Amino acid sequence: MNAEVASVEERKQNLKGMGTARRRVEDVRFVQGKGNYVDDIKLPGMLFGDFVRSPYAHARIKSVNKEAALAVPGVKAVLTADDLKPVNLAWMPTLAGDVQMVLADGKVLFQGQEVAFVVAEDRYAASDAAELVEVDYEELPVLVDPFKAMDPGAPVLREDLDGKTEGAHGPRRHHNHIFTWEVGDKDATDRALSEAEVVAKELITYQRVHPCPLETAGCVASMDKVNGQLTLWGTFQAPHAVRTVASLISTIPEHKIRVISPDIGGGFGNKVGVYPGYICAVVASIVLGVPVKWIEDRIENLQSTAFARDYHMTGEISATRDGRITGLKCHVLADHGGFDACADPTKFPAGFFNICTGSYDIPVAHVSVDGVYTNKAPGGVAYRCSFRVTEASYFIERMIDVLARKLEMDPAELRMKNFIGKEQFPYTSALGWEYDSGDYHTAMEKALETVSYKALRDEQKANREAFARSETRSLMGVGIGFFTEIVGAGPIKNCDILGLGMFDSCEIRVHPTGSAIARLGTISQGQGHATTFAQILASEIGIPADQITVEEGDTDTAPYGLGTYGSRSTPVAGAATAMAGRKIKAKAQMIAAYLLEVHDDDVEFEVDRFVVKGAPERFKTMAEVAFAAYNNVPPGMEPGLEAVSYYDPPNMTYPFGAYICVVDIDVDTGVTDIRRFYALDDCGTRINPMIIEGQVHGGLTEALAIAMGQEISYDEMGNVKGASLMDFFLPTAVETPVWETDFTVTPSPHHPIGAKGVGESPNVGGVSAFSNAVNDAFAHLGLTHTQMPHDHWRVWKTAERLGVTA
Ligand code: PCD
Ligand SMILES: [Cu+]
Repeated sequence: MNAEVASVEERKQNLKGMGTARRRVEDVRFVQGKGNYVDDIKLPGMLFGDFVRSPYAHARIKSVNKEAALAVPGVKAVLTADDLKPVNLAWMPTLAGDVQMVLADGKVLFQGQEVAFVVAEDRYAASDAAELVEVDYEELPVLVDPFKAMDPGAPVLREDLDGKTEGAHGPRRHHNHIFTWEVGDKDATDRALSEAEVVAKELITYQRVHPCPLETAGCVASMDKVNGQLTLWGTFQAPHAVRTVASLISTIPEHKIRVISPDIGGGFGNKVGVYPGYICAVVASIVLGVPVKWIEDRIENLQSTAFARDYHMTGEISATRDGRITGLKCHVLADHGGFDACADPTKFPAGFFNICTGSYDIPVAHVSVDGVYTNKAPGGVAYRCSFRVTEASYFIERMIDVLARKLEMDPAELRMKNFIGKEQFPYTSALGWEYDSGDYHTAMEKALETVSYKALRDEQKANREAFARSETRSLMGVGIGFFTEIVGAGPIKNCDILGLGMFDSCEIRVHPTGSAIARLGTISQGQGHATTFAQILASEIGIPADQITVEEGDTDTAPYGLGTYGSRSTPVAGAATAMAGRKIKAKAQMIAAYLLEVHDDDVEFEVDRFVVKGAPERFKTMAEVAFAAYNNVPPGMEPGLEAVSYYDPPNMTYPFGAYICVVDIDVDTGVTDIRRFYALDDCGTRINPMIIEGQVHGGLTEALAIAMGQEISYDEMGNVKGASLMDFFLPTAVETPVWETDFTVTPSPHHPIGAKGVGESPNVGGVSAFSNAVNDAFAHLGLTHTQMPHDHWRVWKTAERLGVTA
């Protein structure tokens, strides 16, 4: 392109800015096998660690004998809780204000819990030796059912909390009680329910699942004793927070710790938490003076790192006869496992579950959540949805369908009738959130029209009649999931983790030849930040995206940020990127005006240059300005072209969407065929439509997995049933239907570029659409609710219970 003569349109295209389906720059590296994951890091003299894990869900540890393990050739050390006590690291703080054993201290609380850490010259020696560590366990009564956790005679799990009646989130009223969290107006809600014409009630369980990223969790710790410098590479979704926490608990000064997240093979929330493996690798490196690597295997990942969900939600929703919702009540029993290791903003022990009024204008609501301990793995972090938003969305979208059934009303009609109107935004919900923007009716109408909803219902009616006449053994279901998400934590005034305010950051340096580097406090795990953040900047400062490097994940170079989860990168770091870009542009404008010998206000920005107003032939391109920044700036101005922005968002963003799923169920086998899945997303301004589509495909596939098959279940002894990919359902191309995607654009009014997050949305909206479709297939037989996952067996059991199997 000849920049001198190119048209505005050509120059715009050349930038590959916002709105362009720019190809992912990361993929050149990935498709050639040149990614750099933590397990690719190999350092001279590096040792390998492996865990001895508890086979029991609840047991006292009477003794640990390391002798045989230490005799294995190549074994350098075996660490137990007693070795960690002198350095005060036998227990670690969790992100939820609880404490967690790093290595079993006197007892174990879940199957797979870390008991000892064996360090050896290679992985094989370490795992051989791990098998030779002799642990003498005394089994204790196991608590698996959260509904029995607060029984008077329930086993005491956390002896360390003995007599503690105050927890991190208020009073505890039982030895297995963690917290009670309440929001909303209880009296007004009870009144609405008791005075209502119609009330629907249901227990809705969102089963325990696991994000199961392709790459498991791991790290390499390297303590340089001469310089007192600790370097930690790892699968961290929040590297700066890891550095701060590492400094606080190790007492190594923070400037002597460097945390690096290299390429990450999928995070999905699994890599937000802090795991015993990280601490053990650090301690081992300090003790042994050489680098130590720890990488978990698949079974360890599924068994012991952060699970998601495990919410048991009892709901009551009230309405008038003609379908106006008058109130909503929800009680949640939250199973947190042996330690409370959720990662929620400090003031929100149940995350943003109070988004559970969804997309509806519900006048009064009340939510209470009880967190309890059980003999299961800790976590509750996330899985393509942090902060309990997908639980909330699943809850309300199921409740709406349950109510529709009771009212004998079409579920689409009931939704349309109760949506928050476009003119009501910004809208304050009964449970306290201020929704920034939305246009639900338009999105829903577009969705219903695209799938020919009316025709689908007619077809379903005919199918049911044919089924009744025994002409078919298949039942058709149509499921709607209309969701409102809340993403982009944020505001520091509401959200902090361990006291760290949830802002995010971007620092930009423009080089003399007009290319640039941008560094952010977030970290991509596959989302494509290197592609998309460069696009934001290209549009803001007029430098082609191809000439902008985006770097994340190294705490020595990146500005402090809170990391990537909860779809916060676009709402928070994306905003910081635009704001830092605007600082660059403001300085560049002064330089351009100076070069053009006109007043600052007499030039205007046009795609990639500053043009003198009224004299389009007189301009300076951004590249020219960049060069001048290093040799010819206005008198008194500092040279250089750099800027940094720390962005504290004024509010969260509220993406939404309308999803519709059509299924055909063979009642004699339970086999459920996904005939069609349509997903309309509104994430405000779209940065890269192709990346958004990829995000939606990925998220829908995970939603399919959760709704139709995934579960981390336990038997009554607390054994994890099926913690391998033999049993844990990961959909392949075979099970995955064709995804139809669509969009509307309702920008966020407070975000500098109007963008909202999208990464989590397809999970939030998808799960309920699948589940509603399965429930809908049996609705005419009187079914109101059947629990997920809707695997073939469970679906068949439902059909059998309803008396329609052969
Ligand atoms: N409007 C808009 C929005 C967005 N975008 C794009 O898209 C993506 C995404 O974004 P977001 O939404 O903001 O988000 P982030 O923050 O970045 O990320 C996060 C998310 O992301 C998702 N996705 C994904 N992908 C991949 N590949 N991998 C992974 O791992 C993952 N993960 C998941 C999850 S789970 Mo959590 O953690 O649960 O909380 S949360 C999450 C990026 O690239 C961006 O740029 C665009 O374009 N536009
Ligand atoms: Cu979420």
